[in-house]
Amino acid sequence: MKAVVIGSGSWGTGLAQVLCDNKVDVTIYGNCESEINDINENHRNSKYFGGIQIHPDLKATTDINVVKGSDIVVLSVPTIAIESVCKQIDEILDKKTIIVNTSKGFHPETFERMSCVIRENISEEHLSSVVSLIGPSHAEEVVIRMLTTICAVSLNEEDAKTVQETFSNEYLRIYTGTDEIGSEVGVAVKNAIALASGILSGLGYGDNTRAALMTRGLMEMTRFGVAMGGKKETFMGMTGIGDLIVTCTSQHSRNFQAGYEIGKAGTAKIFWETNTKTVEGVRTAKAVHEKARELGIDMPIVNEIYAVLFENKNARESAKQLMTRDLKPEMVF
Ligand SMILES: NC(=O)C1=CN([C@@H]2O[C@H](COP(=O)(O)OP(=O)(O)OC[C@H]3O[C@@H](n4cnc5c(N)ncnc54)[C@H](OP(=O)(O)O)[C@@H]3O)[C@@H](O)[C@H]2O)C=CC1
Ligand SMILES: O=C(CO)COP(=O)(O)O
Repeated sequence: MKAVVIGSGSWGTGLAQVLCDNKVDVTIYGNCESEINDINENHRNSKYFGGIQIHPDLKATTDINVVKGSDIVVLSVPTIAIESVCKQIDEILDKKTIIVNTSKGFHPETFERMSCVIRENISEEHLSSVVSLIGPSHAEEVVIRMLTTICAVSLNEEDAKTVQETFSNEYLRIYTGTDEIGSEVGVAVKNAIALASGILSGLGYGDNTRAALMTRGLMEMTRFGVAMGGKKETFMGMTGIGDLIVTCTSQHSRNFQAGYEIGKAGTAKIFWETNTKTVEGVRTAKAVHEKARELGIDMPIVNEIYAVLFENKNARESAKQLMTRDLKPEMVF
């Protein structure tokens, strides 16, 4: 089994180390020479994990030709880069390959899900199938081998099982699933809700507020995902409530951290001027806001996140708006 992980960032490194621990022949491809040297020579990825030592056998390269002959290619780049990376590797792949998607979000312009973008950009003769390996998993914890569970979701059950068996070990347990729509929508939308969780914390609100946000956020995720064709029960699993919990409550979440800074500042102005991190919830909020409006789906939380991010709305005003809009009976979905 030959595997290549595209992306030498936090998740790419964390997942490549899992494969290395599992004795799979794995190489990381990255476009940043200093990061690649850091992995090969110092057995660290200091930019993302500080002084943490990674597996000494983990190797990395800046040569994209490494994907030739791969059985599995794992895409661990931000959603904005998925289309171009697929086009790039499709030129080099030489057999049917399982493409593992780990990105959470939608295409920046077409708003398509990641599996669809990959299928459109990898030719049939190079694609066995797309498997999304997604769920509640901060790279910072996987890299130090903390117990974690995620899901291998695919329309191709055999490939999902291959991914399950290849990645599972004593600290990473992989489930399989077939609801590609529900799962990919869940892990994308939770990032926008995590931004809101950070905003509310930054504004000084507490545990009651977060519980309210997560509960009502889950309703919005589910309502949106079901309208897109996903199954309601998927949102009760790892790629729904599971990922929502970890991202809304963790100090590691970049979406939460970005939201926190916005809440503290009161608006998103400083965030737009200074952010350099991968904060997928920002583009997702825009995509979901626009799609929900087109389909007539009620998404009050996402709409307020959109207003704070893209219309410079004051964050405290947004929270007030959510609390004082027309009273309703509690709706499950
Ligand atoms: N971090 C985590 O805990 C988890 C992340 N994810 C998801 O994984 C995806 C990747 O995020 P994550 O690893 O966290 O992000 P990071 O910002 O940590 O790393 C992204 C990496 O991708 C590289 N990259 C960007 N564009 C390209 C390209 N065209 N070719 C090659 N490399 C490229 C970046 O390089 P450069 O810096 O040079 O641009 C960087 O090394 C996101 O969608 C995220 O939601 C999912 C689960 C957990
Ligand atoms: O998806 C993640 C955890 O499951 C990572 O979340 P952040 O992108 O907010 O860091």
